[in-house]
Amino acid sequence: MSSARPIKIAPSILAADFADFGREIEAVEAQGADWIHVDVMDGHFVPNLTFGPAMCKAIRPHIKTVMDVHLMIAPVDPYIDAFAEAGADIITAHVEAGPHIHRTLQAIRASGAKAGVALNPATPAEAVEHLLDLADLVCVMTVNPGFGGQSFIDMTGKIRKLRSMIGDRDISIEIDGGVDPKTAPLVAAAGADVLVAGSAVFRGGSSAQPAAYGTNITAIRAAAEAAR
Ligand SMILES: O=C(CO)[C@@H](O)[C@H](O)COP(=O)(O)O
Repeated sequence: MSSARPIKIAPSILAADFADFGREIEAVEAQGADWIHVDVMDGHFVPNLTFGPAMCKAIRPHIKTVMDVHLMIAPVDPYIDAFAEAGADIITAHVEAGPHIHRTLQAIRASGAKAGVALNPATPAEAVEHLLDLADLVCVMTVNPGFGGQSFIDMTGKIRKLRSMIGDRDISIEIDGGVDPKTAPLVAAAGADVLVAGSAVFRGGSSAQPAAYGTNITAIRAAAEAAR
């Protein structure tokens, strides 16, 4: 059975114009984005490099919704306070990023941010079973993290298992990777409520001509809601 939590669309700015983040964020929020997803990559935990806390601090004044920071880095703990001070509302760390994920989630909550825990496609749902009292969000990767524009990997069995494990707890299930109007119904029907989408939101538009962002967000949201 799927969740009744409202569907939220979280555009990943990895697919936005890197020379124009402020206006891109304002445009995509004006077109219906619920959260702004920021992919932090370290060239070690994942084979790509992106943003740090200074970039998060620079874009924070442009975000009126929620800054959802996804840390694809190892180690994580030394950087939590810097991302919280940069204005992250949610900080998500990977369960695979180190041996002390309980400590990491406690440190995220102590920083004042909400705590998320992410699972790579190869990691089973059971890896977060004993973390649920420390988490506000579970992020199910539907690509191997590191790059935008990859093909969706079907994780619907894992999403169903997580939704059942979560039960009545106030925890979002976020899906990240290859989300578009074709894949959104699969994950929404399985129990996801937050859909990260990069390419499928930013394609066809720009901050100067943002109507396509609205069309894209509406198409993903409508497909997800219809599947519940
Ligand atoms: O974290 C990641 C990739 O590691 C994602 O957030 C992608 O940025 C999503 O991009 P699309 O698959 O939607 O293009």
